[in-house]
Amino acid sequence: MNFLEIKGLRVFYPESSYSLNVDSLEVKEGETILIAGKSGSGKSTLLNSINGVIPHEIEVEEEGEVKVFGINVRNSTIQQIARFVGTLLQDPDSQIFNYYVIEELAFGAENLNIPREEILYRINKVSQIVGISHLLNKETFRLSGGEKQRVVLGSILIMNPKALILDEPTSSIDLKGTKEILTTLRGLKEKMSMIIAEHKINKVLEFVDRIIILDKGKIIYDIKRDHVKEVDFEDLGLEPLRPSPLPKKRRDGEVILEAKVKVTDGNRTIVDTEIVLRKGISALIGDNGSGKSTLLKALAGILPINLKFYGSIKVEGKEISKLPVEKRGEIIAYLPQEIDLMFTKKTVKEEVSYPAKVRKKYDERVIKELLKRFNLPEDRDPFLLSVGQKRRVAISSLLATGVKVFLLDEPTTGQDWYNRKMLGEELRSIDATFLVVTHDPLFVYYYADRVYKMVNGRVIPISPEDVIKDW
Ligand SMILES: Nc1ncnc2c1ncn2[C@@H]1O[C@H](COP(=O)(O)OP(=O)(O)OP(=O)(O)O)[C@@H](O)[C@H]1O
Ligand SMILES: Nc1ncnc2c1ncn2[C@@H]1O[C@H](COP(=O)(O)OP(=O)(O)OP(=O)(O)O)[C@@H](O)[C@H]1O
Repeated sequence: MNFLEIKGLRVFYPESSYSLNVDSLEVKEGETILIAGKSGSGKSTLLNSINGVIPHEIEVEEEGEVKVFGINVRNSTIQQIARFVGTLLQDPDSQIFNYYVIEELAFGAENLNIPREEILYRINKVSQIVGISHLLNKETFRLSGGEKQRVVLGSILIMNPKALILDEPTSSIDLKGTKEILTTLRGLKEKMSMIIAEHKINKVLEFVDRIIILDKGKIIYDIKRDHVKEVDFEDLGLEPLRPSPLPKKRRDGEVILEAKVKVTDGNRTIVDTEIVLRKGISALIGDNGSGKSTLLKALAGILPINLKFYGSIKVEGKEISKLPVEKRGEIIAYLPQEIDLMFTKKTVKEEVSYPAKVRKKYDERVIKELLKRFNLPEDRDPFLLSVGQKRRVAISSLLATGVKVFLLDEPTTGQDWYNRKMLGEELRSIDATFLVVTHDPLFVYYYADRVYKMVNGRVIPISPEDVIKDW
């Protein structure tokens, strides 16, 4: 039996000119497929049409037929489909419902009426597979982004699905974790069918059977892995299979920020480090949970209330750590990982303009330029964009403020290579200081002037060339 059969599928979103058009697509049981395509090309729309989120949860107009293991998706419920097909979404927060990690893992299995002993056995096994055995008794809302993604993958595997749909499964996972998760998926390949949307093409290529490339809602390539050389990925705006050897010249700007930061939750010290930022782009890499986001939040002055800050933060020699948040916001701007939380406006243009207006820095020309550079539809509702587009809205709104220091928490997540290059070029052209948290070695190699690695809450300098070594 085929895992997937699609015939004449058309999906239209209301108030959007976008449509997904798939005349025919079959995936055999046991096959592993990579879906690639630029941001906004329709990867998530296609995956959601397979797991039933479309048409059951997202309002669309739809034609054609999607069958999963012979079952018509339109005539089933999401729960019926989820018994066979587990889905990992891009945003792990939307898939976590329980207070403790162990409850989250047990949750799905309990709904399937699996006996308690079997559940405990599976929790043990799955947590080893996804590397979360040490987190079982932790509160889910205190996990780092990458830890959450692993927990969600664990909560899916525990239900023993016949197929997996993975929408950028490693987008917020550290380099070591990405390797581990991909090795895990490679190991699962023998047991189940898989469809993976991923921007890190060369890492996934090692174990997929087929590659499908989407462009503007249509399948433009559907090829076996052996034929991959026929595709010029970079030409399509996608990550090249090999980085070219010539990155930009690294610049040595003047010192702008000097800080000593210690953050504790009362029991544990999460960050304890000194950091110096020079003008230009500093990248901050490091394992999930090592303290990168916490450092950024401490510098921006927006730590959660249970965390305490000790230390000093000087920008151009002036202490800013005691300034009220609005005053600090005139000097430092912060892009959080959870970008949806920031959106308050009805159109992309209003959203991008808003932080600049608040700071009385609004300049129509700058806004127009940013919208153009980042490929953003100015009249659309920001909530209804693809994940990559949303992130670019948030980045543009921050850049429009023209402050001195920008702290960007994973701005490259969910972006295709074309847009990551755009971001790198844009940041390089701005005369400001950037600290960019990222799990993206290619971005670091091409665009960072300096690289820091967070190791157990302490920042250490490393060379950009080292980051790419085993990419
Ligand atoms: N709920 C929605 N309402 C209206 N338009 C939408 C909605 N969701 C997505 N779109 C639009 O449909 C197109 C395809 O989006 P989709 O999320 O499928 O792209 P994607 O390839 O997964 O992108 P990314 O790599 O950025 O996640 C985009 O133009 C997007 O703006
Ligand atoms: N409010 C909080 N209370 C207690 N512990 C927290 C809190 N926020 C984060 N932590 C813990 O602090 C550590 C550092 O988290 P942080 O989010 O800074 O990591 P990170 O390096 O940004 O990770 P990732 O790459 O996964 O985003 C983690 O172990 C996390 O579980």
